Amino acid sequence: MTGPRILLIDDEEEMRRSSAQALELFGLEVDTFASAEPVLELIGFAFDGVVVSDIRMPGMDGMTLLQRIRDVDPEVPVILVTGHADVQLAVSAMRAGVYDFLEKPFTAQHLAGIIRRAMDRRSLVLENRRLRAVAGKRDDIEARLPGRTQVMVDLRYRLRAIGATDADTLIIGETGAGKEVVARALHDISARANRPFIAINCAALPENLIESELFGHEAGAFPGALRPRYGKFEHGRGGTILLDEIGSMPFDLQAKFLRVLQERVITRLGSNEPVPLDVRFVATSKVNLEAEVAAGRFRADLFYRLNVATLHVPSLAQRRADIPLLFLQLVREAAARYVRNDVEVPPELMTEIAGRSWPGNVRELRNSADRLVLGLDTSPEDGSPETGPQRLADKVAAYERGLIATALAAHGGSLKPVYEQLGVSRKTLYEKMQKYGLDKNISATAFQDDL
Ligand SMILES: Nc1ncnc2c1ncn2[C@@H]1O[C@H](COP(=O)(O)OP(=O)(O)OP(=O)(O)O)[C@@H](O)[C@H]1O
Repeated sequence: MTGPRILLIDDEEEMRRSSAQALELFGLEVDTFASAEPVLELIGFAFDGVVVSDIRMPGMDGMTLLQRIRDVDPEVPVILVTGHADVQLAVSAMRAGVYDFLEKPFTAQHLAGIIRRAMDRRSLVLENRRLRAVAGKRDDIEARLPGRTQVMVDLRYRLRAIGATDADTLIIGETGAGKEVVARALHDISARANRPFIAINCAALPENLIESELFGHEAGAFPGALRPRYGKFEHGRGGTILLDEIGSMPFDLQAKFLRVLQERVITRLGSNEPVPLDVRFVATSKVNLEAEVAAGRFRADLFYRLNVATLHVPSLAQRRADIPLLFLQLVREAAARYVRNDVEVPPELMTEIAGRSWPGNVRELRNSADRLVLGLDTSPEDGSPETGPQRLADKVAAYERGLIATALAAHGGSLKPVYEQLGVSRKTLYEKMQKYGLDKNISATAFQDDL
């Protein structure tokens, strides 16, 4: 993050030069601009500074600039300057949330005083946001990512360190290890905590719609685009965007996404006008992206750009000592969810759980905890058929899982025919796959015990 900045905009060169010089005499360093447009690109939720702008300018005027800045972050102080005593304008500016409104002529000392107060105020806002985000979240991280093994201690340490920055982050880990949990924790401890968190599953976006889903479009950008629409990137303004399974992003799109990462602007489909984008990107991958790069499926430049702040989420195999405690916690959570308070974990079961291999990681462990609480066999999904008495809901769930697994296997990894065949929405299918720990590439033999 950069230090405090003063951005001064005036279309008259002489005014810019003399104001900047005068403010420097008061110890204030100023960046000057002849128009408002480039300033917008510098404004973000983490912007640490103040904007001073003339009102009347060709191109974007000061009032529009004020509104555009307030769309990004209403707490960036904007000071407007006018050469014409105009009460109506002053009232509109106050209503629009201007920090202060100055009429020429004024002394540099007067302006410097206002700027200093505005800078103090901005620092306070940023500090408050940071404290609010961190306070109460420290213990929360341990609760969300429990574990006493060194790999988990390291993960929490790095998570907090990266959470205090605004760096784009890559999260690597096996399926079900908790990458999304880590991404949410990162958002919640960051200065962006009270802004949106948008999760996008790159593997789930239909290829023909992916660009308009992410970038949005103008009316008429393609047949059926009747109205302009924000894309998911713009919906995340000020917040965090999680790109789940970045390795599945189509190759062509990777180049466009790299440009977004580097230039922090997006261009909606059907438009030529780039729009500034203030978000933090977090990407996850369960595959080794270096191997994907070597195989020519993932762009090397995008990989290097992403691989700066990296978090490795350990698999359960890398932290076996955490399994018993984690299992007990998941059983407690499941008991609360299913409103059961009579659940016990027999010691023999605990020994068995601790010794078993968990290729599906925490997700699989959590499914076993759920099954225990529901009175079902705790074997992994591909284990022995269920025995003993079952509640109707459990039988229905097992049947539903079987139907989805069959349909998935029949369509070899492509989801559209699956949700169409089952008559559910894409979202519902995803939720159910998640719930039952099913992968779209399930093989026909992996689930035969379920039916
Ligand atoms: N440390 C943890 N404590 C409790 N639950 C966890 C933990 N880590 C993950 N989970 C649970 O395990 C499941 C899988 O987690 P998550 O979706 O974050 O994994 P993932 O690594 O993103 O998986 P995938 O790569 O398959 O999308 C979720 O239900 C999540 O709530």
